[in-house]
This record gives sequence, C-alpha cells and structure tokens, in this order.
Amino acid sequence: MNGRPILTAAETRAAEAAVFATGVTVEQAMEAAGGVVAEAAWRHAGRVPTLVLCGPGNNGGDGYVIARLLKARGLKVRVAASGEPKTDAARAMRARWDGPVEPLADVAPAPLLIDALFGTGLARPLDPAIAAPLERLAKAARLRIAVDLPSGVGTDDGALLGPGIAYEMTVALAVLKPAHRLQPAAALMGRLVLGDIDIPGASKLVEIARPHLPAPGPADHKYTRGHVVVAEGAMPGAALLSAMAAQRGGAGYVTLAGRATGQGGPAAIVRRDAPLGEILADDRVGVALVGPGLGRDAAARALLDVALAAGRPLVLDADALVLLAGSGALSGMPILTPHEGEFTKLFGELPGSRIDRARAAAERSRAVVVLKGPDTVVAAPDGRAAIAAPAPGWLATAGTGDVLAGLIAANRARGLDPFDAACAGVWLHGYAARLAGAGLIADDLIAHLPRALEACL
Ligand SMILES: NC(=O)C1=CN([C@@H]2O[C@H](COP(=O)(O)OP(=O)(O)OC[C@H]3O[C@@H](n4cnc5c(N)ncnc54)[C@H](OP(=O)(O)O)[C@@H]3O)[C@@H](O)[C@H]2O)[C@H](O)CC1
Ligand SMILES: [K+]
Repeated sequence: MNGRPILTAAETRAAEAAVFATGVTVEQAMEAAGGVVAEAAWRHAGRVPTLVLCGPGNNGGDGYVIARLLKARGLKVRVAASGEPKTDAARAMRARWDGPVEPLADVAPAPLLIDALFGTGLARPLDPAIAAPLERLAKAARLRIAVDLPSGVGTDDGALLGPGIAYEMTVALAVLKPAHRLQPAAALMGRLVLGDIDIPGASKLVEIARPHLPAPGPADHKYTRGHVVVAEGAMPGAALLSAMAAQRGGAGYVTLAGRATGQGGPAAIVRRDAPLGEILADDRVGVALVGPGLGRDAAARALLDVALAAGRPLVLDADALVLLAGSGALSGMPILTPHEGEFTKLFGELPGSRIDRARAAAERSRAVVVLKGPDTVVAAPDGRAAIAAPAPGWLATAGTGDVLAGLIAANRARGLDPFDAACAGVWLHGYAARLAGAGLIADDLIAHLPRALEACL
C-alpha cells in the first residue's frame, strides 16, 4: 500500500525539525506555507474582500503571510488576531504585515474568511472568547478556508474541540494529518488540498490509495484468479451478496457453501451443499469468508470453528465477529471487518482514536482489522494502518458490509497480503459507491464493480 502518508502532530513537528536541521529556517517554511494557501485561496475565491484570522502560534504566522500575499495581489484584506504572536517566526511575519490588526472579538465579517487561528498546536478545547467570534464570522462569510486544519479539531483523533464549522476548502500543509480523514473533523474540511512546502514525511499510517490490480494474464486460470468460498448461514441473502461481490470483484471461482441452493443470483456461482470442512479441504480454495448472514446459534458456531480449523486464509465478518468475542490471538492472520458495534463486542472499549483502537485490536488478535464506518481504518498487527478517503454517506444501507467482505475476500484470494487486500477492497467499495450515486442499494455496488476494477488496471 502506497498512499499518501498521514502524520500526527508530533510526527509533523519531527518532519519539520529534520528539514530545519538541514538549514531551512522556520520563516522560510512559513513563507512557503503562506504562499500555497494564498495561491489556493486566489484560485478558489478570486478577487473578494478577505478577513484573515490569526492565532498566537505558527498557524497564525502563516495567516500574516497569507494576508500580505493576497494584499499584494490587489485584494482588500483585513487581519484580526486573538492576541499577540508568541513564536519568533509568527512575530516576524506580523512585523511584515503593513496593515492594522483588529481584535477578534468585534471585528466585522468579510465574504472570504481565512482561518489561521490554530493548526497542529491546538492543545485543548477552544475558549468561548475565540469560538464565538469564529462562529459569527464564519456564518457571515460566503466562503471559508482553513489553514492546515479547521481551528477546533483534534489533529490526531479528529475530535471536535470547537464550534464545528464547515469550510469550503482546507489547505493541509506539508502532509495530511489524521483529522483530515477521521470523523467528525473530516466532514468539515470541504475540498482538501495538500500544500507541498518541501517538508517530506513518512509514516506507517497512510491514506488508502487506488490499488493496482492487473488484468489476468495468459497464464491465469480461474483458480489463480482466486477461489472464494462463502459460508451460508441463517440469512442466505447476505452470503449471496458477498459471493456476487467477490465474483464481480475479480475472483475466478466463487462457491456458496450451504443449503440454500437455487435461491437466485448468477448461474456462475457454484453452489455446494456439502460439509464446509470438506469444501475447504480443497487446496485450490484461496479464501473462506464466514459471517454475512451466518446467525449466532450453535450451527453458526460450528461453521466458524470448521473455518478456523481449516487453515485457509480467512475473512470474518458480521455474526462471525460476535461469535469470536473473547477469543485471543488468531492464527493465519485472518481479516476481520467489524463496524463499531461489532468491534466493541469483540475487543471491548479501547482507548484512543479510531486508528489507535484498530491498531491495538490488530495487535491483540494478530489479524488485519478493518474498522468500518464513515472513516474506515485498516490496521495490521505490525503497526501498518490506513484510512479511507471519505466515501458517500449512501453506503449506510443494508448489505453494503456484505459486499465489502466479498470484495476483500476476492482480493485476498488473488494473492494480495491481508493488509493490501483489505485496503483494495475498501477502495473498490468506496469508488463503486461514488459511481452508483445517490440512493444506492447494495446490489448497485455490485453492478458498478467492473468499472471500479477497470480504474485499477
Ligand atoms: N507543517 C509544517 O511544516 C509547517 C507548519 N506551519 C504551521 O504551523 C502550525 C503549527 O504551529 P504551532 O505554533 O505549533 O501551533 P498552532 O499555531 O496551531 O497553535 C499553538 C498556539 O496556540 C496556543 N493554543 C493551543 N490551544 C489553544 C486553545 N484552545 N486556546 C487558546 N490558545 C491555544 C498555544 O498556546 P499554549 O498555551 O498551548 O502553549 C500556542 O501558542 C501548523 O498547523 C501550520 O499551520 C508553519 O508555518 C511552518 C511549516
Ligand atoms: K486553522
């Protein structure tokens, strides 16, 4: 997985420090930061009267640079600050701003609001003396642009520490931070632009990128493309959705294992009413998917036990996760795909951000954990983690989880490692949802998978 790196506030500071150690100054970095935001604001908003809000730290320092650069382009620019700058670089930029600086409390609004109050240095919830004018000015503006981050979000966990204003654009500086992708903060960003200021960052946490999934070659046949076995349980419709998703997601051979023979779906799905253990004994089985529509009774438990003992790569979803609650480490690095409720049943209440929790769960279970939601996080036991770019809210509908599990199974069966398979499935799912559009149902996702796959060739 090779997506854009996502750095915490401390990691961002370390990346900056490494660049400063080479002789680049903070002021140079700040000029670069102000430059990319001013350019983005100019392109987005054009010649509109602008109010720049500056905080006490380096985010505020960026704000003074932005104000100077936009004024130099002929814009009517005013600056308001929450107080005096507290860092040397911000003081230097304040000194280079040749206009007045008004107090934040009673400044008049402008059509374009640029928020440079707080970035990665926000350490606690916003004081009402800052939150109230910020909210007032944002409401009165026509366009709102956040510098690095909306002021009032937790950089590392995406929590709301302020009024929760929605921006039209956020210019992330140097690297993405977790709040750019974690909810509820991520929903406030508007268009997210990454401003390159020559501060490279590397991280074990990345954004899920479009996977490269080459078309089958001349040497491929149905089994090399991946044989997925989906176990049917109490609600065979869910298993059928998973099976169809695996098939349209690129698997060469899909078997539905269970009793619900002949219950709709493509003729190309092989249906076998044989014991699951017997089906999984075939070496050509690439993945067993257990959980969608499984049920939670003794029969379900028995199927899960058979799958756990079969020694095949596993994707475990839905009811299988609930049945697993309380188990310790699993063998063979299965992929677990819980939503929040299943996650809590399986792992209890863990502390920290969604990334922290997914990582802790992956380490504890020795599994790849896909913590599903509006900000899906994938984590591996070795600390690798990835966050999905926001997917359409229309995905919050019955059956979409079954489709995701089938997609992940198909990618695992084609030979991707569990972490990459999970990320590829999440990407395809989100992309298919964008193609399917408003009002989508789970079946529509399956119909759009061929086009999503095409995008990955
Ligand atoms: N990424 C880069 O390479 C560059 C980023 N730049 C910009 O710098 C900011 C980070 O700057 P920093 O000074 O570390 O932090 P902030 O400006 O976000 O805020 C720190 C100041 O704010 C005070 N603070 C914190 N929380 C609150 C609060 N709730 N209410 C009031 N004041 C608060 C804090 O004071 P303390 O009392 O906590 O000490 C600081 O005074 C980054 O986001 C980019 O925009 C650089 O321009 C260069 C390159
Ligand atoms: K900001």
